[in-house]
Amino acid sequence: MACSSRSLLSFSSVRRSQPSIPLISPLVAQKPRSCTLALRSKGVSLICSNPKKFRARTRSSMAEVTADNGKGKVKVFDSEEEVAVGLAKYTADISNKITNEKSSFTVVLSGGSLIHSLRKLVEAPYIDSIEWGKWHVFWVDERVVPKDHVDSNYKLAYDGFLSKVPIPPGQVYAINDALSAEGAADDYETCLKHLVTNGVLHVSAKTGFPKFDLMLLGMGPDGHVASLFPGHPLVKENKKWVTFIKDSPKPPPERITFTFPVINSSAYIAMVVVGAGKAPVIEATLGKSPNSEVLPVGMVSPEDEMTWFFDKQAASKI
Ligand SMILES: O=C1O[C@H](COP(=O)(O)O)[C@@H](O)[C@H](O)[C@H]1O
Repeated sequence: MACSSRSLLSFSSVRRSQPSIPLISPLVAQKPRSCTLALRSKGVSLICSNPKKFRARTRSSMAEVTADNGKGKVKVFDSEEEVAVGLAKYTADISNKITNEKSSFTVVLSGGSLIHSLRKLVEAPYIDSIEWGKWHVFWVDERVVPKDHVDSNYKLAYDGFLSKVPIPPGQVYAINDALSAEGAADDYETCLKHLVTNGVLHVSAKTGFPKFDLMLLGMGPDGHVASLFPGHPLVKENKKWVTFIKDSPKPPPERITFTFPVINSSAYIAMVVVGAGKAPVIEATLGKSPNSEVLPVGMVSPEDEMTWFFDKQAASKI
């Protein structure tokens, strides 16, 4: 296979036996706080049905509110810790839904802070509720550096997530780090095409681009997603599946990235944004008067469902 799915040689040492699926999904088992939220920009505020009573009964439960603002579901949590729990529940729930229907579950990761926010997924009860054997893992973007380099998105994900779960090594698709940026992008696209041919990956009937089941993405403080940066011509790429950049404004400069047609052909996307430093971009994207310049994060629009995960700080201006 053209892409380098051979990279997890040491992975077998951490493989676990296949966990059973619980009768009740973690999402169903968790008692939700009965709240409705409409974003302030829509002129409606947070309403909770007897939140004091609820808090007294479930002291460890999350203070989570969910709304739909026309650009997807917006989940706001009290803290980053609670974002991580919410993200684990969401991911486990979608994994269970898809693996009940299909033999493969195609998941795309970003680098950056997203990986830290995935930490609860490798803990009970979530880790034991997931059919890891059906997971196929990809990267929405990768830095053109060796896989053991501190800047590698693969290394970040391996150390923080992949080394802790029993995904078969041949189903983890890292880039070929022996190639140039151009070569690695072409190689990764060829890899995706092979996976379409052998039925692991499906193509969107609407767009003809690959349709991944789930993308777990983060956003930079400038509004970039993947390695698609504000004002960069790559944002408009509409033919390639995977492309490369040699002048990334954020180091390292050489990277490969999925293009917007691929990102937006996904079934589900979770956009995970935490911290006050990202609040202005969230305001510019989801607030009352969105910026006239649409930032890359504002161009994300999957085929089936978009869900935003914020802590209070990131959502403080909407
Ligand atoms: O360089 C990158 O940055 C973004 C955002 O990272 P964050 O640490 O601000 O969350 C990340 O999504 C992307 O994958 C990565 O290559």
